[in-house]
Amino acid sequence: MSAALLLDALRRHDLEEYYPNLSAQGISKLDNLLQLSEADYSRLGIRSLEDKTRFLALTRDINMPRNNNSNNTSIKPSNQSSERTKPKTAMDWIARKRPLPTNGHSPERKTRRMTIAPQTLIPRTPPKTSARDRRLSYLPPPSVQRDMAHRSPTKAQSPIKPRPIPRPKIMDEEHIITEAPKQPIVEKASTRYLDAYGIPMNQRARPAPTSDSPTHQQGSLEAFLQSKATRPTNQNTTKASTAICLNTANDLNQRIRVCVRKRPLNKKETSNQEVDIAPLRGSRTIELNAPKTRIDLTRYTETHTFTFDDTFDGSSSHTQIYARTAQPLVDYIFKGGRATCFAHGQTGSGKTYTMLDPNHGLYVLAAQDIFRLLSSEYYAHLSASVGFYEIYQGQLFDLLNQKNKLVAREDGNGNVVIAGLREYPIGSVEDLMSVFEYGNQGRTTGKTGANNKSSRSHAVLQILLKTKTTPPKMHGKLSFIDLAGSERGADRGDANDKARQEGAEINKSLLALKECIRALDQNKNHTPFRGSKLTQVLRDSFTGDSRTCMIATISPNNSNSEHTLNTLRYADRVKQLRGENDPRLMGDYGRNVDSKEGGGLVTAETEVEVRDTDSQSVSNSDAIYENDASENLLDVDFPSSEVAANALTTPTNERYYHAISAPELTTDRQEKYLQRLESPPAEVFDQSMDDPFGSVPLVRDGTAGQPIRTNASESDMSFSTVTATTATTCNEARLRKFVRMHRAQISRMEDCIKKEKMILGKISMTILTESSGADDMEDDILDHQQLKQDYEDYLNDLDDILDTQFDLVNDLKSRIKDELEEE
Ligand SMILES: Nc1ncnc2c1ncn2[C@@H]1O[C@H](COP(=O)(O)OP(=O)(O)OP(=O)(O)O)[C@@H](O)[C@H]1O
Repeated sequence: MSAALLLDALRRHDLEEYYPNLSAQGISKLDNLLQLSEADYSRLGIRSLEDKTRFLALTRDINMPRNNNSNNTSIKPSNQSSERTKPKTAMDWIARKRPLPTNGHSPERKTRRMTIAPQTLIPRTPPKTSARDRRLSYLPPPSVQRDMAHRSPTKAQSPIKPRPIPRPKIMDEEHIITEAPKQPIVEKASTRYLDAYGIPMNQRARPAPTSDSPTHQQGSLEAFLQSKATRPTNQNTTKASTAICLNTANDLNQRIRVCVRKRPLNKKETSNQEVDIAPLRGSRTIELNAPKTRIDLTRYTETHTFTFDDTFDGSSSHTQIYARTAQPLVDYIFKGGRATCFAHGQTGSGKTYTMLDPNHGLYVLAAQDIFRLLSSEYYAHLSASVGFYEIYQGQLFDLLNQKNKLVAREDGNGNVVIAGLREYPIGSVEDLMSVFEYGNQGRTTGKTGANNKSSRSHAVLQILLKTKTTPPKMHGKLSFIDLAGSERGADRGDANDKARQEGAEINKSLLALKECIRALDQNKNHTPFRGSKLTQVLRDSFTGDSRTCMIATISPNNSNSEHTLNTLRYADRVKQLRGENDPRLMGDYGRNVDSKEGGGLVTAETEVEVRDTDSQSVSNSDAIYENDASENLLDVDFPSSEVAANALTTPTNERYYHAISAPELTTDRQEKYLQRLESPPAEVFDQSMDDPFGSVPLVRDGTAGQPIRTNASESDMSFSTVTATTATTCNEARLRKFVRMHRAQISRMEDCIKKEKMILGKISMTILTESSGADDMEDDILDHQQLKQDYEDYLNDLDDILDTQFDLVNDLKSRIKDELEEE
């Protein structure tokens, strides 16, 4: 009976979808709801403000004095009304339930809410046990609860004055104050603060919500929170901190989340008296105080500040990190989506520790939640299975089946199928852990300068939810990826050819991954999946209904400062473009699952539709490449390019010092750079600028007059030519579209060359000035130092420009492949 009352009450508040989760947590009575804390809401999967507000309204109703009830004769608790709606059995109930809402507003909701009679007759029994005793059994530690309470405002405005309901403190004001950026900020805080709708603050005037608007409740909550947050609690409270509090309302729902985890200093670093140079500033901002040496050997510190969705330091527990990273993804796959959580960072920074630690890795915590949900009646129709494979040197190996070679294919619906992958059905967390342990033994590792047991492959652990039908149908997929560590030439120590090749492959795939995520985050029309095997197999994790969480792991010690800066910049680039001009923020971005019935997965057709609006892509790309000029990501090795061969062994800045300190190399390198400026390498420029299909000569087939590709070897992301064996039968519209895109590419390439010419002119002027001045010895030394500094700046700028050009070429090549394959 009490369970029925609970269900009835939930239904009246349009919250019946949470019934399974509540019963899975042992909550079967209305009174139990009074004891729910903010953290419990999260555990129960109650994330949207709207639903939290409903829960609060429900608890208020439960608390309402009984005498109110007696005045209300409009409804009885009701055998009639609940009789009418109450299902006879759980299955009956499941069968009748409306499709799971996710983020959006169900149109039914509004209508139903308006016809709901006052819910004042729900019997209320005073709590018999203490709040503490009746908390949910599976709760995050107090620190997480505090953290989550801080991040998730829950108060709602109501004309009815509620009785005080015990609940945790909503905002930790002290915490808010410390979020204020510390002066001086040398670099940028690139991620703009977003409001509760994910829209940049001060960016877009929204019409004031009206009482009948579907967003009314959320809007008024926002206003309420804003007034609360801006109330002068302390004179140091800043606007930025207000923005951060507001932003927390739905930030776990973003399509891409980027978080940073900083590991503690290890024993070796402590004994070498290294210090932590990456302090956190609040819960989202991290500072990097990079030690630098000027040319005159004086030391200084360069401070860089970055803001991400979340930042965690060495004291953060796995559980805390899980709550803000993988947990929302678990909920998401139960709604029929696909999700990916991956760690990226320098070798030895804690990727494996975060993702796949055999005891506390995120996959273990996720599995606990997955099996808890699967044990509820609501999800009784689903089962879980696991697949575990590695991507090593561009090939796939099954870690659960004696490292058999696998092949990635795409089925008719655009889903990636790993042909031959053995999937093990699992029934418990322990099952998963033993399967993982077995597979992990086969993983390719090696020793690097930074890590004795460095992962040399990308490991992908997939947890699949399938229906128990015959044949089973895919319901949701969660992939945990432990990427191989990004590294530079210097990390490889005494690298042999194999290690170099591994490193090149790793860096290549990391670059491709970044490109895909960027494209995904921008809703770009073209996502360069073919950039590497890694992105190919993750293709369906990047399409319409996906959610992705990236955890950038960093080592905080001073000797790793360059690596750390690179990782933070990489992470920043992934997120940076979610800026004010990003058109996706203006619409219903990132809610694709909601818009499809039953959370349907993306189909090949939808992808084609997306691609068809190519003109938008051009303007989005403009935004990317403008920003790329300041990019210094990884020391990416570009195979098959002479320039890249140099880059293979020396990181960006080291390249300069190497050149300076080894006079015999200086001339050589200088010449090479100048040569490249005067006549850019054919494989980079000539092919893409003169002929969109590469340097392969075009011939006519003599019948339709269409160009035919002649044979050439294919290599992903390299600058070799593109394979094509069949005649290209373009229709005119597509051809025009491609030509438009190509023209835009050329214009961006020309911009790059303009920039190159500018910096070349600048350095030439410097040389001229230097040779005409300096009439005494001291001046000579000073000028020489200045020249060195200018030369360094020039090389770094040049490097950045070339990166942009490489990106452009890759993008074009990838589009070409798409075109040819679509033919
Ligand atoms: N947050 C952390 N707290 C405590 N120890 C950590 C943390 N992160 C990493 N470590 C320790 O640092 C060492 C290196 O971590 P790990 O192997 O996870 O690095 P990685 O980034 O996966 O390296 P690679 O890319 O080379 O595989 C391990 O001994 C691990 O236990």
